[in-house]
Amino acid sequence: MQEIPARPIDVAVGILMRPNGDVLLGQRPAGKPYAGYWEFPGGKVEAGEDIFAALQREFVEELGIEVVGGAPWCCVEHVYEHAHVRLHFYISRHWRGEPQSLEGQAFAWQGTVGLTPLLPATVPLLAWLDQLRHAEQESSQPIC
Ligand SMILES: Nc1nc2c([nH]c(=O)n2[C@H]2C[C@H](O)[C@@H](COP(=O)(O)OP(=O)(O)OP(=O)(O)O)O2)c(=O)[nH]1
Repeated sequence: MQEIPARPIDVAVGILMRPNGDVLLGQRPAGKPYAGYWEFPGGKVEAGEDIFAALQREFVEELGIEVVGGAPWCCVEHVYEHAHVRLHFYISRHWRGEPQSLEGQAFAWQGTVGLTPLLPATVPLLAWLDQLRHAEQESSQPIC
């Protein structure tokens, strides 16, 4: 049996949000654990790398876009059979360029997210995103 390290691996994850509240999801490509599952784009933070810098690097590598700004939103830890991860989710409303499928992955803009299957650690985020959208509609301005 594979041994899972106690110390988590940091992962930078970006939720790109359009003015209408739609968010961008990608489908994990073949060859990765949980291939075919939907996720928010991102990837592992490299040694010595700042989390937001890792997020910017991953978006250039995976989707060819430059994330200009983002706000840290929430942090979730999850132990998979393949890894113990600590996911740092950012919400970004400012980027340059149009997403392209540079790693052959499918991607989709979604309002209320209806894609399945979704990576298990990401599932709770959907309800939190709906709450955020609702609170923003009430106040008529972005909360983060
Ligand atoms: N990007 C992303 N990763 C997530 C999400 N939810 C979730 O549990 N993860 C997990 C899956 C993986 O174990 C880990 C991300 O690692 P990864 O293998 O995709 O990262 P990477 O792109 O740096 O991959 P590689 O270079 O090592 O192939 O985080 C999510 O919403 N987005």
